[in-house]
Amino acid sequence: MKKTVKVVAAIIENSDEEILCALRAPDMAIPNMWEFPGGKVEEGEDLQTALEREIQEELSCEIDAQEVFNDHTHEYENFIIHLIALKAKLTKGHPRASEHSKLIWLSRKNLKSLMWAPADIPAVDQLMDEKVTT
Ligand SMILES: Nc1nc2c([nH]c(=O)n2[C@H]2C[C@H](O)[C@@H](COP(=O)(O)OP(=O)(O)OP(=O)(O)O)O2)c(=O)[nH]1
Repeated sequence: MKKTVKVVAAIIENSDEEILCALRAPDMAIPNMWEFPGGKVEEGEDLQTALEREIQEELSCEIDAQEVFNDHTHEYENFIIHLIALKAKLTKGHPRASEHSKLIWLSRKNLKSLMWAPADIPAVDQLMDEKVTT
């Protein structure tokens, strides 16, 4: 039976209404695909605490994790991911990549120009629908 992993991911928006997008490195699982930064929820951890910990570890900055924005389960070839995307606000420092190959800020309308990890597509679609620019 495939293992299910519970993963939290941060949707961080800057003052220009751009969203932080992170490119997974070639040596990571699901390599060379874009994602919302985050990681696995540990046993007994609440979603917000897990996300704040992961962002501190991966991006060396602090966030305030907020409400759940999108909750989606996706089946990969080798495992099942329960991906929970939470809105988050930067509270201290600026994101710096240590594990990712690249970080970029992108406006909602341009999000689809990236090659997203398949599990992230519903969250990307919901973000693009959230604010329709004229
Ligand atoms: N963080 C994150 N992981 C995602 C997203 N979409 C997606 O399919 N994944 C997959 C990639 C990985 O297989 C898994 C999360 O693993 P991870 O490597 O980011 O988490 P972690 O830091 O806790 O992992 P580890 O080093 O402890 O193994 O979920 C996403 O938007 N964010």
